[in-house]
Amino acid sequence: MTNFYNIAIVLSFVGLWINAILPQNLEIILGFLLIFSFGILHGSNDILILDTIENKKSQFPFLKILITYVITVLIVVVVFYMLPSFALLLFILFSGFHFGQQHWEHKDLNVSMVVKNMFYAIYGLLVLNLLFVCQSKDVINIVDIITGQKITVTLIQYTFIVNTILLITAAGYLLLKNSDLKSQLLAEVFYLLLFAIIFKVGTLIWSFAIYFIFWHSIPSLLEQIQFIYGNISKKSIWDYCKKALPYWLVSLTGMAVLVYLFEDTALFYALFFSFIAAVTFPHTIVINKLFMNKKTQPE
Ligand SMILES: CC1=C(/C=C/C(C)=C/C=C/C(C)=C/C=O)C(C)(C)CCC1
Repeated sequence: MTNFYNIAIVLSFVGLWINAILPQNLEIILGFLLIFSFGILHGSNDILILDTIENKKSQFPFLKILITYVITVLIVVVVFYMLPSFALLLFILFSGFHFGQQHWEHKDLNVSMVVKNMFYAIYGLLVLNLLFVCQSKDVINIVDIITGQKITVTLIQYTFIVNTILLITAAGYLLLKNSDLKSQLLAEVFYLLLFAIIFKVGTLIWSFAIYFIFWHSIPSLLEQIQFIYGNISKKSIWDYCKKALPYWLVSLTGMAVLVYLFEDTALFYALFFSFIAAVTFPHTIVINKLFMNKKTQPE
C-alpha cells in the first residue's frame, strides 16, 4: 500500500490544482461524486468480506450475516436519533481508529496490540481534528444540526493541541522501540503538512473527499480485493465491483431520496454524515476482522 501512497500524493496535488481552477460549487459536486463512487463502494462489500472470513472457518449462512449487519445499522440509526451527541462522539472515535488502522496496519511498529490500537486511534483522530480546525465554521454548523450542541472554535483548537501532543509522544515511543521508523515518520510529517494545506484551501467536502478517497478508500479497496480474491487484477476488480453493485445501488438510492426530501443544504450535510456514520460502525468492525484474519493466514 506504500506504493499507492506515492500515487495518493500525486492525486492530492491534482486535487489542489482542481481547487485552484474550479468554482466552489463544482468542486463540491466533484467531491460528492468521488465520495458516492469510490467512498461508498469501499464500504459496500462488508458482507462479502464477512462471508469470506466465515467461510474460511465454517459454513456461516449469508442471510445470518446480512441480518446481523442490517440490525447493527438500524441500532446505530436509533442511537443517533435518541442520543445524537453520544453517537457522534462515538462515530468520530471509531472513525479515527478506522482511518489510523488502514494507514498503519502494514507498518511493523514492534509494539503490543494495545499500544498499536491506541496509536491508530490517536493518528486517525489527529487527521480528523486537523480537518475540523481548518474547516471549523462548517463543522460547528453541521455538529449543531446533528446534535443541537454548539461546540466552539476554542474546543476544536484545544482538542487539536492535545491530540498533537499525544501523537508526538506516541511517535517518540515508537521511535524508541523501533529506530527504523525514522524515515517513515518523516514521510508522515510530510503527509500531514500536505493534508493541512488541502484542508485549509479547499471546501469541507473537497478536503474530506481528497483524504477519504485517495488516502483511505482506494487503499482499502485494493486491500479488500487482495483479501477476497488473492490478487489484484482487472478480473478481480471487476468481480468486486459486480458483487458490490446491489449494496452500492441501495446506498445511492437512499442518498437520492435524502437529496429529494431535504433541499436545505445544511440539513442535507448533516444527514449525509449521519448516513456515513450508520455504515461506518459495522464497516470498522468488518475491516478490523479482515486485518485480524490476515494475520492468522499465510500472506
Ligand atoms: C468531516 C465531518 C465530520 C466527520 C466525519 C467523519 C468522522 C467521517 C468518517 C467516515 C468514515 C470512517 C467512513 C468509513 O470508511 C462531522 C463530525 C460529521 C462534522 C462535519 C464534517
